[in-house]
Amino acid sequence: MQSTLEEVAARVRPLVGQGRVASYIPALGEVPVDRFGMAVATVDGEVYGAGDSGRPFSVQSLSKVFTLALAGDVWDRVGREPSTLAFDSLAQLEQDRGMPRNPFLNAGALVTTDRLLTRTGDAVGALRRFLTEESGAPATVDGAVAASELATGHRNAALAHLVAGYGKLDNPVDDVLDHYVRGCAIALSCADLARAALFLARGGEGRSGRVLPPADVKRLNATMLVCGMYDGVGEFAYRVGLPAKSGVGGGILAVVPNRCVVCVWSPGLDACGNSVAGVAALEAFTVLTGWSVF
Ligand SMILES: NC(=O)CC[C@H](N)C(=O)O
Repeated sequence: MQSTLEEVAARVRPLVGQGRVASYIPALGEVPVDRFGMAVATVDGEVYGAGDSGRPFSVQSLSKVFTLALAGDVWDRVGREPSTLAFDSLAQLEQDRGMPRNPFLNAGALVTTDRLLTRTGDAVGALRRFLTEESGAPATVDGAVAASELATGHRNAALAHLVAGYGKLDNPVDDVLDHYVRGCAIALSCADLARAALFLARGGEGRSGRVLPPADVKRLNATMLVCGMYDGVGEFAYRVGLPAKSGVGGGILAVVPNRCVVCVWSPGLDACGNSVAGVAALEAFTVLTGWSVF
């Protein structure tokens, strides 16, 4: 596995630095575009890494996977169909009459964050506790990234108000936004994230016990497969063939059921907000190993 990761890193090196960092969140715009890290956590507990696999980065939308896992039943308020417009599209939400199309769009994650807030009283606290326990590393919120997004996140505020206008939030809009943004601003490394997501490859069994029943893990992985890469999901399924979730910090989490979780990070993004080198690395990984869900 270690030599496979080294080979993947060598193959994608020419792509590292391509794409654009997510400068719409000013603090993320300062991250050097030429970083690349990759880690694999296997179901039997081994962790392999290449490049910057131990360097924390902003998890951003990778948090949406964990929020969904912890929020309980959300399907009365959010769909599970792929989107055709951008992850922060107001038009998509309006077209869907306030029922976000899936839990990985920003609007959908505001709904799942609201549920988690109702369920626990502290959504970001629940996320941090879970991530810390499962990864073994302290999951802390990067205050500068959170403040930067809160100060400039007018689209998310608009989405939250629109969802609330459709009667689909139980908590005050500002509380939901605050928990959502701080959850996105958690910083962890590829190795930490691959460990924390292992329950997705192990039928719901986490490091400190059962996280979800196997049937719910099947559903979560299926939702990632069709919605996790936003409007780039078809191209990603074709090239990689794994359930995955991307974030604008440049991270991608991918699940190989019953084998491993792969986390890759490189901050240069394509037009859909997915890491250019990250997608290429996962493609190379599945080609070299022959692993996919197909
Ligand atoms: N795709 C993403 O990672 C988006 C997350 C980011 N915090 C936002 O709301 O815009």
